Amino acid sequence: MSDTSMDFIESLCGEYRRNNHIDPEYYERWGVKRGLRNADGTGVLAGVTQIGNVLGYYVQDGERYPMDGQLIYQGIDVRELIDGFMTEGRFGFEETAYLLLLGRLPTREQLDQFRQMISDHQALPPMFTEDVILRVPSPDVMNKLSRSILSLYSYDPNPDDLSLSNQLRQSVELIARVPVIVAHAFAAKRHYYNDESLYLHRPQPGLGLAENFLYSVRHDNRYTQQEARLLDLCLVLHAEHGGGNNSAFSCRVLSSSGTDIYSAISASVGALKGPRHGGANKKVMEMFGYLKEGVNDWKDDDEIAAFLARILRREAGDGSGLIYGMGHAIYTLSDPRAVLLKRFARELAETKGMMDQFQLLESVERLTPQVLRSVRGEKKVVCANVDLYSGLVYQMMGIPMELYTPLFAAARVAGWCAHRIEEVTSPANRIIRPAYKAVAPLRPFVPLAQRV
Ligand SMILES: CC(=O)SCCNC(=O)CCNC(=O)[C@H](O)C(C)(C)COP(=O)(O)OP(=O)(O)OC[C@H]1O[C@@H](n2cnc3c(N)ncnc32)[C@H](O)[C@@H]1OP(=O)(O)O
Ligand SMILES: O=C([O-])CC(=O)C(=O)O
Repeated sequence: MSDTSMDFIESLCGEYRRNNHIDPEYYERWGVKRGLRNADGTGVLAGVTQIGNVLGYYVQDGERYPMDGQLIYQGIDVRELIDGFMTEGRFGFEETAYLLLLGRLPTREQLDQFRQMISDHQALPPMFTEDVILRVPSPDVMNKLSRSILSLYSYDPNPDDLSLSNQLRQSVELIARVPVIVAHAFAAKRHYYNDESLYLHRPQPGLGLAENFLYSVRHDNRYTQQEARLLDLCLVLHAEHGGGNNSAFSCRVLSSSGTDIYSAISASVGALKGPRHGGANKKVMEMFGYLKEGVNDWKDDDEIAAFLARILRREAGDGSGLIYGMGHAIYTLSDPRAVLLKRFARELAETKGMMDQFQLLESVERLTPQVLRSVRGEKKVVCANVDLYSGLVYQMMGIPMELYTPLFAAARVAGWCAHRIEEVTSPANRIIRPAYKAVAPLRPFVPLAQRV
């Protein structure tokens, strides 16, 4: 845009601010449930689901009490699910996707068939990479992913059919293809924005989703079984989080209008990209970079706490005032995913000689609640969320930062598809349409010649 146009835009900002201020007092006056939260911080009840359940507190005599977090997929505690497939020496992501979509653990035969079906559908449609990914590359893999999912509509012979079988077919294709789109979008980003060589690997038949992902993003296709199993666990941990999280709810909002699956899932990707949602995993590592530079003695709690206080005062970090990876809408004492990821991070750090980094991040977890209390007067119990340790785990596995949030999407697409199908097939389905209190006073139209 030209300088003149930008000057005009700057002047329009003043115009906008003069005409569009909404008094924060209105929210109280009209009883607005900001962020769709009730006065006690619980979420406004917006639906019924059997796909996922997130427990972070209990209510007794109308009071909310903190508790250790629990994450349930279709009635099964995610920790039990993980223990189950690990004890039996299997990869777990495909099994988890089956559970989320179909509502029951698969039999051996069903699992074999489901895995085969995912493997058979990983290849992208002919010329898709050339026409959709390489022709208009993006510096941001999440942005490219969202646009690519929307483009899949054009390659689907039956995109608008809302029948169950068609949507299951579309869901399986999406779960299979998202990791491949991510790998190719990342290759394009490296090539066009970082001046690196372009390599595009085709998914290999017979490999599971986690293995294929590592195979595709590494230029030499090499990975260890230990890495693939750890990535598979991370995918399972990120696959679902109830109907109310921002990206699943976006999916449900769009789906309630009767729109196609590609529109709904691409919107979810857009929501997940946000730094207050899944985008926080990348932001944590950026913040960690500032912290490592800004703190001289990584063992000095006072120095670390002072730096965290500067982040909250917007004097350090990205200026948002947020300590990424900390806090959650539901969890209070602990996020079960963060507990597991922390364990993986510690184990990897020990083997890679990176305990100093692990301990610095652990100090962020330990010190943030007291810093939030002293700087903001925040009384809510705050714990580490899933995004605090995932980036460090990925970094120690040699996975580049640009892929952290896309990996989250590659896992969560299973949960989104399950919510999409539940929303569309539910007999109680109704278009989601909350209210906004309009506060602009009515005024007459002024003819152009009379305006000042
Ligand atoms: C996959 C996921 O989406 S997990 C979440 C990933 N996001 C992050 O890590 C970003 C940092 N954390 C946050 O922004 C928040 O804790 C969220 C978005 C996760 C939850 O938000 P909410 O449910 O609104 O949090 P909550 O009700 O506990 O917030 C209370 C207050 O504490 C503040 N707060 C909560 N966590 C943080 C934090 N990590 N850093 C700074 N302030 C925080 C909130 O901004 C809010 O302040 P306000 O009352 O002045 O608006
Ligand atoms: O539940 C939420 O609000 C956010 C979250 O942790 C997730 O979606 O994984």
